Amino acid sequence: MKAKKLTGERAAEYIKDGMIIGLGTGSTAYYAIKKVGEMVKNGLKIKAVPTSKETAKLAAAEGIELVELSDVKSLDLTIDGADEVDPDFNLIKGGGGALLREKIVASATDQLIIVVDESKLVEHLGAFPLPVEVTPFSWQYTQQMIEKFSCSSKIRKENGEIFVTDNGNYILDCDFGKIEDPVKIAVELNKLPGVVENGIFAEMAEIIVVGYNDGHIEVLEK
Ligand SMILES: O=C[C@H](O)[C@H](O)[C@H](O)COP(=O)(O)O
Repeated sequence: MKAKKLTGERAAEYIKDGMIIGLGTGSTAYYAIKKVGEMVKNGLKIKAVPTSKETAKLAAAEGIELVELSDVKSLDLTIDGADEVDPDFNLIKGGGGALLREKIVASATDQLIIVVDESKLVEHLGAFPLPVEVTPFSWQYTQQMIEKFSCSSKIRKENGEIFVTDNGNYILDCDFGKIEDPVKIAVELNKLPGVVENGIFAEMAEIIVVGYNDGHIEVLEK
């Protein structure tokens, strides 16, 4: 928890007056949002696009002015968490189910800053099952198509019920084992009918802020 707090707070230092920022989702982005809230209370003037309903609620409670993505031309920077980060800055995201909005916001942002604790750094993506957002209409059919890529998958559940994303879709958590070519898998998955988006964020992150349990922080830049 200490590492998550440190990294979230460190990333918030990139935010300057007048910026339009994206706010990520999850337990690490949480600390960045709390810090931004504190900065806003101290006079920082920014506008923010949230990546989930949960983040919108938290940011609003912190007094951060929220805007719709459609109201802005682009975003200056976005701070978000990740489930895995490889040495090329490829990511797996979506452990919290927010991958679709997160990927849209990440693609609209000039600079994507990822905040993680050291446990998220991996040599190869894939130990964390890849979240794939799919339409409820065809989820079993889409699951069969995805499993042709030699993976096993599970429909995500919460409290015994199928988990529903902010966009009204379902998530298939797909175990590919070691993902050798993240860019290829990401492109191929999105070609399948019924796949809305997948959790591989390839070639998007520019800065990774890593928090270590001993209290130090490392900033990795592309
Ligand atoms: O859907 C959720 C997001 O992609 C999160 O940023 C990701 O799961 C990391 O979350 P946490 O910081 O809670 O580990």
